Amino acid sequence: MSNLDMIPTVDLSPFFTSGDNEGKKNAKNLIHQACSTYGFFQVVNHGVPIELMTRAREVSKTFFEFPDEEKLKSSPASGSPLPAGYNKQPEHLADKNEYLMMFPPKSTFNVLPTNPSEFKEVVEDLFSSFIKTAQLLEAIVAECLGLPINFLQKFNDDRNWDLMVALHYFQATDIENVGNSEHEDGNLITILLQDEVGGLEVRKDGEWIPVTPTEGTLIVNIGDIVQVLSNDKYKSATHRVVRTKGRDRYSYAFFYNLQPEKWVEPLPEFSTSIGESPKYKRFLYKDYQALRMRNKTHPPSRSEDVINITHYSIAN
Ligand SMILES: O=C(O)CCC(=O)C(=O)O
Ligand SMILES: [Fe+2]
Repeated sequence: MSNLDMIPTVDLSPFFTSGDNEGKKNAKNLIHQACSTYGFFQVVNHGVPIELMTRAREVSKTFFEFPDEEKLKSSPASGSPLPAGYNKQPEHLADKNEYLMMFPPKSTFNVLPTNPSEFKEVVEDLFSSFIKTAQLLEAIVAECLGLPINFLQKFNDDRNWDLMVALHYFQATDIENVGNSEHEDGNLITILLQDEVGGLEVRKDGEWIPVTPTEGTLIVNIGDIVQVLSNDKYKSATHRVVRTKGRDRYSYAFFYNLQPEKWVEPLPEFSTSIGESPKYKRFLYKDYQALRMRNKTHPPSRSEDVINITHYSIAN
């Protein structure tokens, strides 16, 4: 099997009809396998209309091609818990991208561009559509873990903290090509929509595997919360984006997220109840978010000092 074949593509259509238990079983087997090994898979027939995906890519490209003066009209408002609106990565970071962050459609923190005029409607539709796909994935992941189908839905029951980011990666130069440095996502489940340029890579067994773009496909990765709840049964995917010479890249990342006041710890089902030690200390999600934010605002000089979920690891 070549590396390119290693990231499974899962057909979610069986979950949109009653019956087809065989199809559901096959899909769950693939997802279980992917989540147990490296936390990454792709999905087709995921419920997000292909036409909406295409329009979303178009409006994002149009927006990011505007001069800074226009983009800065969507600068974040003060008082927002996260900088919803237009941002460019600070110079001190190796990551070379600009992005537009948004909370769910009705959030008063959102600062969405009025130009192009269809931007708001398209991204709000995309956001709502991603939520539905994430809810389906959450139920599938719960079942794959052997939990009640609505377990994660109950745990993660506040939809005010989901985030979507439209990203624009600049072209690589002769000397630098970092788009998004190696990381894991801190949330539960991430859904990615990438364009045809490529550059997204996932790490498996110390090797970087490119996630080759395929029209109509969405990429799913497991985040730190699921890794902790499952006591490492499911892996939070390590991934990065490498920029391409001569090509700008556009993507959307949707973070299905937990509310900040929630406590997170390994579930007894995966630890004490089965005679295994919990691999993580209990933590408040907002504390972890603050530490991750500090990595960005005050990046440590050594990459090994960046705080990630191992900060809460219990040494055995
Ligand atoms: O742009 C992408 O494809 C990935 C973005 C990503 O990993 C992130 O924003 O956490
Ligand atoms: Fe990520």
